[in-house]
Amino acid sequence: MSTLLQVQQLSCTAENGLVLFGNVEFVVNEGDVVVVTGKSGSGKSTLLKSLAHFNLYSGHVLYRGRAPTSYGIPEYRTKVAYVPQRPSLLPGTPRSFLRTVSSFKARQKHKGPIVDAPINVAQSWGIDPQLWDREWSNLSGGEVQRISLATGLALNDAEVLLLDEPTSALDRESCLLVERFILDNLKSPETDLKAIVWITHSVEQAERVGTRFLQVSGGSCSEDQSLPV
Ligand SMILES: Nc1ncnc2c1ncn2[C@@H]1O[C@H](COP(=O)(O)OP(=O)(O)OP(=O)(O)O)[C@@H](O)[C@H]1O
Repeated sequence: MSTLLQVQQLSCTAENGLVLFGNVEFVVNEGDVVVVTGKSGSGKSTLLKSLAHFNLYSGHVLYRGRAPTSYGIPEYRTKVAYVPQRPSLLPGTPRSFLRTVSSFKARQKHKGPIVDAPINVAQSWGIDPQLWDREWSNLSGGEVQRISLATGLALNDAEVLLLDEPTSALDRESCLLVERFILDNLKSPETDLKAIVWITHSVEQAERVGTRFLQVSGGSCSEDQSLPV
């Protein structure tokens, strides 16, 4: 079982000087679904953004034993991909976003331009293909979530997906459908996906998807053998 991410002495301070978490240490191994829980505002998104190298932090995040900068940050972010909680802040339409992402040089090194894969994945989750031409700001929260997630999954570049409350706006039926798809992708030898770090506020979801459990609380992040109650 190979280690994909090593997090060493990771610390992050908010703009007001509050230490969100300090000296966080954990590893993410192949096959893991690491569920991250904790109260609102405890620093879960900040932790994931640090893993994706979007935040200033101190300490080290190593991917396959090397620092993100050694890959080049765009390349690193195709391999350790963050799917944000609120992508609706993006300008334009999902289709224009897809075109932009598909043209990134870091992607093209690995595979050709994406064609219909994300649109097909999202359609299997009930997203009409016409919605890809609507402005992000005019889509519902659940539509935005499914489109963003379908893009992250169907690009099929990432070995580690960092999912920030990926189903929080979905009804139960859609949520279960999406969860099943993600877990099937993780197990499939035909995808590059090898591990997931997954923030959720749902205890039921954490139980369904998690293989390991991290809790962010009071400035630290600890691993529990089972789901914290
Ligand atoms: N860009 C920023 N500038 C200043 N403060 C920020 C910024 N981003 C986050 N914070 C603050 O850092 C703290 C942690 O935020 P974060 O989004 O990581 O929490 P969270 O645990 O993911 O919360 P939630 O469960 O509500 O999504 C919060 O108090 C938040 O207001």
